[in-house]
Amino acid sequence: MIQSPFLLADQTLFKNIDAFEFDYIPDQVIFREEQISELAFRVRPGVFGARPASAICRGPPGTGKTTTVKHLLAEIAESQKRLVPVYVNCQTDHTRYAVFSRIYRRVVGHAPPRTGVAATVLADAIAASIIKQKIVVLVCLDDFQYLLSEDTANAVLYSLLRMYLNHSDCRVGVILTTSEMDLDVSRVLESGVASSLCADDISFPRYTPDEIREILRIRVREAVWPGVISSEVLDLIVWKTHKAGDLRVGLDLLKRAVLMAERNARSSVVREDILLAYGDARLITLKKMIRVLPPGERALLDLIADSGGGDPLTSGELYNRLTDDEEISYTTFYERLKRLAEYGLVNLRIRQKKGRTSVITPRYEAEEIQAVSR
Ligand SMILES: Nc1ncnc2c1ncn2[C@@H]1O[C@H](COP(=O)(O)OP(=O)(O)OP(=O)(O)O)[C@@H](O)[C@H]1O
Repeated sequence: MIQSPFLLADQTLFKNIDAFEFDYIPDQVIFREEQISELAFRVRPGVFGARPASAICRGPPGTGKTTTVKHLLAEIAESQKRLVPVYVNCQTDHTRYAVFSRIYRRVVGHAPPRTGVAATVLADAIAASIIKQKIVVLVCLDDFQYLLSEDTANAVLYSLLRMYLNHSDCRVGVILTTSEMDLDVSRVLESGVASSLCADDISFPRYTPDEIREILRIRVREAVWPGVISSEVLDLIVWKTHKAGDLRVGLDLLKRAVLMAERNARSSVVREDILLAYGDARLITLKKMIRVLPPGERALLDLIADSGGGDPLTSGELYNRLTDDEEISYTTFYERLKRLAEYGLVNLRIRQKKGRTSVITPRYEAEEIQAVSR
């Protein structure tokens, strides 16, 4: 480690601290080439004036859905005049009016009147503008699950899809992204809306440790000066990120650890910085996961967390505890359990000799789950 006793106030280890921010769009989106080309294939008709096919990007939090889609939209915006991309973050724009205001601004070119205009009026104005400008619009509804309350999703999609049904020269394509584990479009949307949407799934699996390492290595090169993060420290961060399953944990760890090194007037990060920073970073994943977990899985997670502290639970014991409160088949219970393990929320060790009996250990304490649920 290089010791620097005087890291002056105007000196910093960061070359570009923004490269550790979650909304930073890297120059390269690596390991998502397949997904980008699948998306491009669906969007491509829009370049020639036809209606783009719809798609749903699915995958656990922090698997690059937003980054991939934003990258594609930026490329379209730079290279195409006829195809106009609109990005909507449904976590912030989660009402029908907010979604259509966002689309209106991009398509019409200025903000809509602030009050007294119904979302349907905005939708009609958008359709008229699309026809007049002879453009095709591609709307990405990112984190689509935030529209599912109060039936906003049906209303938004109905209006968007109806534009095309009402005027065949009004062409609008839709890309949805979601980290909702079980989102079944045919169940949550009205049948007419789901069948007009006719969207194909594009899957975003978790990154492998090697992939995480390469993505973080490139990010480190952009964000800090050489020598600040050693290869050994990066390995530790990769391991923690892999365990948490969300790239954001790695980015957050890196940022906190470098700030810690700076505060202690060191010119490189040491293992202790990472271990201290990890306590906060791992809860980021938990918070994200908790928000999108279906009620059945959430109840099971709470039960497992409440049972922590004693001997490890077996799946049979857990099933018996669960059936005290809920009537549920062993198969459904076990599917839920497997999903919790898949999303990194519990550890599951299968006892080979006893069929589907597994030993379960919680990865988060009940207090941590409560803290991030508030
Ligand atoms: N392939 C990649 N290359 C470079 N950076 C990536 C890649 N995938 C993800 N990231 C980074 O990881 C972070 C999380 O990615 P992103 O927001 O795209 O995930 P997401 O799947 O949309 O998550 P959520 O479902 O929670 O919205 C971002 O900061 C992003 O820059």
